[in-house]
Amino acid sequence: MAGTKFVLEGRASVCSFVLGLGAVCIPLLSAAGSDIAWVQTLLSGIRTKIAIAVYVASVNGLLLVLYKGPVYQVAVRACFLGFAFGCGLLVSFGKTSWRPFGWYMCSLSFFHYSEYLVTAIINPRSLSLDSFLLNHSLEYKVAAVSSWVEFTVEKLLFPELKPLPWLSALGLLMVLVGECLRKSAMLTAGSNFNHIVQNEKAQSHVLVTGGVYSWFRHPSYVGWFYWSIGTQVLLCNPLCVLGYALASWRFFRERIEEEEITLIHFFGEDYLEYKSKVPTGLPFITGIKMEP
Ligand SMILES: C[S@@+](CC[C@H](N)C(=O)[O-])C[C@H]1O[C@@H](n2cnc3c(N)ncnc32)[C@H](O)[C@@H]1O
Repeated sequence: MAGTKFVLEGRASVCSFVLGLGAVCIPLLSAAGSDIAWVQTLLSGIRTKIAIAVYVASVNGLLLVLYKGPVYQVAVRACFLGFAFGCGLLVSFGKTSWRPFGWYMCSLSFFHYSEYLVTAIINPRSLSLDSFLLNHSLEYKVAAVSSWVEFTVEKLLFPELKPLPWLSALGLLMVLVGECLRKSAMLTAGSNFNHIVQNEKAQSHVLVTGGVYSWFRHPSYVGWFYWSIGTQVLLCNPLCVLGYALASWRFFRERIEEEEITLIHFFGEDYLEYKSKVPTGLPFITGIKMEP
């Protein structure tokens, strides 16, 4: 059953992501042979825009024919994320001052798609539309929109400060390191990893202490923490760097405490011993305090 789920939904997501990403080929083809600043040409060319709209509509039609019901719901989300990743690539390699925003689009769309894909690989039983983490929380959506507004407003008011290539490069590095750490944690924990903190111990649930879990007790949260701040460093958004750092620090402090109560309940002395040897990995977060 679990394997079937991966074959159907995981495979559908890969095909759909690639189909969405395929939209990138249209402006690339129409720009071939042109000697003008190519990305400006591609993004402003009306024929290219019409071609992209026709492509997106045709792909959606194809997905409707290929997939039904819940699998179509997966496909359409993966296709949208592939499309967003492709648009991000075009903007990133363009010669406009929006380049950092292109890298940001790639980071965000890749993060959400890969959350689904890796869950399909490691824990297909828990796979659902929520595995894309697209409807994470209202706060998450507000944070995303705030960062787009800050980037645009500051770009209009202080164009000389955006982009700062060295700062954007540092942000991109944080995003890449954070993403790798998070996905390494998911792959290391395997079926023990669940986007929803489990309150009841499954029979198959074992304590993971190896790999990245021997560096930090909460490596996927460490990765997500630095990834989220990295997206704002990349955009050179000073207000959102501070806001994201504070909000995600508070979020993970509470989440770690709640999670460790359940882990102590599940694994008792084994978890306490692990906790005494390995740090959480997040600055100034020590985890649940034990009564002496
Ligand atoms: C979203 S995952 C986060 C895992 C971990 N906190 C991290 O940051 O990598 C939450 C699930 O992982 C499980 N979990 C957390 N640490 C674990 C460990 N060391 N071994 C096994 N399961 C763990 C929890 O029971 C929970 O259901």
